Amino acid sequence: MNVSKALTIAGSDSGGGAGIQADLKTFQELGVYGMSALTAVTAQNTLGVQGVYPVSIEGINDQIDAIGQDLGTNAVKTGMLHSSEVIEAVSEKIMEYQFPNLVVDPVMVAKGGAKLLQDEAVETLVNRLIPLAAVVTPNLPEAEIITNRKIQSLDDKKEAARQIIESGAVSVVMKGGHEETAEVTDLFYDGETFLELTSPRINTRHTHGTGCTFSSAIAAELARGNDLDKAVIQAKSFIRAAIEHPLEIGAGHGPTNHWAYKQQIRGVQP
Ligand SMILES: Nc1ncnc2c1ncn2[C@@H]1O[C@H](COP(=O)(O)OP(=O)(O)O)[C@@H](O)[C@H]1O
Ligand SMILES: Cc1ncc(COP(=O)(O)O)c(N)n1
Repeated sequence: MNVSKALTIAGSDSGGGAGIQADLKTFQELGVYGMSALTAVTAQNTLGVQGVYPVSIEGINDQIDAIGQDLGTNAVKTGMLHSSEVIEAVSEKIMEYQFPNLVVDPVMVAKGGAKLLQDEAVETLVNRLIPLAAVVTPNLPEAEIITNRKIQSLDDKKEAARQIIESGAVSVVMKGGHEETAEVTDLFYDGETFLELTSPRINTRHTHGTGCTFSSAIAAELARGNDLDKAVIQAKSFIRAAIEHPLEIGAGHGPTNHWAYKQQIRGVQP
C-alpha cells in the first residue's frame, strides 16, 4: 500500500479546534497518515487560552528525530513555534532530514488575542524557517508583521507576497479571513503567477482553527503528490466546507467541522 504521510510541528489545543488536533483531524480526513511533534501544550477552549506550557528544545528535537530516523514524511506543516530557539531547532531538523513540502503557518496570535509567538522571534522566522518553505500562509496581520508594511489594497498584498518570496519561500498564500469584505479572497503567488481564490464570506463566529486547518490541508494535498496551486485550491474547498457547517459546540468561538468536506463529497449533509 502506498501511504502518504504528513508531520505537524505545532502546539496542542486541549479544546481540539486548532493546533495539532486540527492538523491531525485534517490529515486523517484527506487520507494522509498524520504524525506530530509537539512544541507546546496549551490549556485552551472556545473562550480563549488559559495557559501555555512549552516543550523543551530537547523534547522537540527528540520527537522530530523519532520520525526522521524511522518513518520519514512526504510533507511537514509548522504551526505555533513559540520562541526563537524553537524556530532555530525546527529549521535545523528540517534541513538535517531534508523533509520535503514544508508548509509554514506563521502563527502569532490566537483568535482571542493570546500571544503564541514571542515578538523577537519574527526575525528568526523570516531568516531561518521561511527560506525553507514550499508555502507560507500568513493571515493579513501576520503578513504585515513579517513584511513590516501596512497592507490595505490588492497592490499592497501583491507587494507583501513578493517580499515573502524574496525571503526565500517558493510560494505564499495571503489569507483574507480578517478583511471585512463580502467575499474572502486568499491570494496565492508562486513568484510568477498571482491566483485569487475567492469564496463568499460565511457569517459565523466559529472560526477557531481555520488557519491551522487550511495549512494542514495544503500539507496533506502536497503529501499526496499535488502541485502547489492545486493543493491550495483543494485546501480552500476543505476549509470552506468546514466553516460552512459549524459544529456549534462551546460558548465562544467554536471549532470548524473537519467532517464536512467528506460528507459533502458523499452528498450527506452534516
Ligand atoms: N468567514 C469566513 N468565510 C469563509 N472563509 C473564511 C472565513 N474566515 C476565514 N476563512 C478562510 O479560512 C482560511 C483561514 O483564514 P484566516 O481566518 O485569515 O486565517 P487565520 O485563522 O490564520 O487567522 C482562509 O482560507 C480563509 O479564506
Ligand atoms: C495551539 C494553537 N496553535 C494555533 C492556534 C491558532 O489558531 P487559528 O487557526 O484560529 O489561527 C491556536 N489557537 N492554538
